[in-house]
Amino acid sequence: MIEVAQLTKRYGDVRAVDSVSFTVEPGVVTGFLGPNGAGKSTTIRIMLGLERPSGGSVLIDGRPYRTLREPLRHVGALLDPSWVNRKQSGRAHLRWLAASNGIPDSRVDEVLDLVGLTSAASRRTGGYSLGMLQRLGVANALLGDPRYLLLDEPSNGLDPEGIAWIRDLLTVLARDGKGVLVSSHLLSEVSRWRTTSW
Ligand SMILES: Nc1ncnc2c1ncn2[C@@H]1O[C@H](COP(=O)(O)OP(=O)(O)OP(=O)(O)O)[C@@H](O)[C@H]1O
Repeated sequence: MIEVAQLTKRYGDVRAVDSVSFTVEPGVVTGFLGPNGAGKSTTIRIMLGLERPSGGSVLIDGRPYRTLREPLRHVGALLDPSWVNRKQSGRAHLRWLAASNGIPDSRVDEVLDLVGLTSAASRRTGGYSLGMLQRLGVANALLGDPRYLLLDEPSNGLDPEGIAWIRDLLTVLARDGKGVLVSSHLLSEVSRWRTTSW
């Protein structure tokens, strides 16, 4: 289980996250609902050890993210897709990530297939639509076959077919025992899941 307890983050006078507590449990999709600027992305970045909280704690199966060995095998994340190198192909990007995390190369084609990007895998990501970048981000999150998935606004840029696809995928992942956190500013996106909001 991931346990977020009394998490707070201040940037100067701005309270980006204010004493937030929730859990992410294996086998369950948890919807993380809040309006733009409510602090969802900041919370997820803190859960991944990318930022330090001003207060509170995050434990992943009892341990802070920074102490996990092979973290991609524990937690996979979809964040803002702008960090992808636009000169690389989708496959090259995933192969680089796999190689640098001790994940077998064969897993790359598996996850490309899972997200429906096989036919576009050799193209530079600079030519990808926002929806394709989201799919690549989901492939990225799934690469280490992690126990937990933290997906920040995964429906952004997806067309209705893509939105239905991500819902089905999350259902299957939870059925397989994964704990999934999915953030959105839209109630309609998370109302089907167990929901935490503020
Ligand atoms: N590095 C930063 N420095 C200063 N303020 C920040 C920083 N990161 C986030 N904030 C502020 O913290 C608040 C929460 O931002 P955050 O991006 O976490 O919200 P969000 O719920 O993910 O919003 P959105 O749905 O628009 O992505 C906002 O007021 C934002 O301006």
